[in-house]
Amino acid sequence: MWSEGFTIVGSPDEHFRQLWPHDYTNHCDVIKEYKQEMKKLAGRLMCLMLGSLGITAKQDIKWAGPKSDFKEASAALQLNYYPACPDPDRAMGLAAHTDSTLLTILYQNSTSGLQVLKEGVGWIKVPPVPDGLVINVGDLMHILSNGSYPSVLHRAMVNRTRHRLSIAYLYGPPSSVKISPHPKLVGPTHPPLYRPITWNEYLDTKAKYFNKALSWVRVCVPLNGLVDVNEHNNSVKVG
Ligand SMILES: O=C(O)CCC(=O)C(=O)O
Ligand SMILES: [Fe+2]
Repeated sequence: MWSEGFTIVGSPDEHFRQLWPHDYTNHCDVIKEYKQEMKKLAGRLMCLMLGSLGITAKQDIKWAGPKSDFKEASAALQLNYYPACPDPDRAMGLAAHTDSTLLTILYQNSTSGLQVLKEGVGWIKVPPVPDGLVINVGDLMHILSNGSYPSVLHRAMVNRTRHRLSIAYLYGPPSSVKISPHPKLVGPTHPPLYRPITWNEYLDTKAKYFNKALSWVRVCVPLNGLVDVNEHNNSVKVG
């Protein structure tokens, strides 16, 4: 892979003290503020997306909390750097993968590189929009929505002359919460397609089975012919 990644789980203090021993507090403040804002946005997106399926966060999702702000949610920040690459056709920034999250909020700098797979069409470029963020649906949202919000297979390409940066806010449930197809979305004609699983359990499954992880969590064949995007033979990688 033609990239470098740095994952910040929890507070950035310790990581950044090591990187910039004499001047880390400013960097930490920026990251903390960014995470705070992303958490608010992610909570809002959760309410909107679930609302569109007839699920009210306040009543129907216990861990959303009394204010339905998903205060107990967990998150990590993934910083990606893709140096300019002399032979971009023979290198890949990040291999095709789905994220193991509920949602990922992605910032990209002004260099394009992100592509998503559109069923029946192929790889589509997602060029950066100034001040815009990309929202990727992750595997846990796929499970929670019983396949109504399919997770998106995506990859990052590299550029011959320009470097590229992206920041992925990886958003998921509290560690003790098991995610399963929401009861409001299942019934006699809509069986639950996935078994309950925590974020950590899912990350372990992903590490073992890569893009087949969602299929490993599946309990029965969909009646409506839905196919996991993960079942494509595109290769590996996290999220
Ligand atoms: O750099 C990008 O556009 C994609 C990053 C990504 O998919 C990830 O960090 O999971
Ligand atoms: Fe990703």
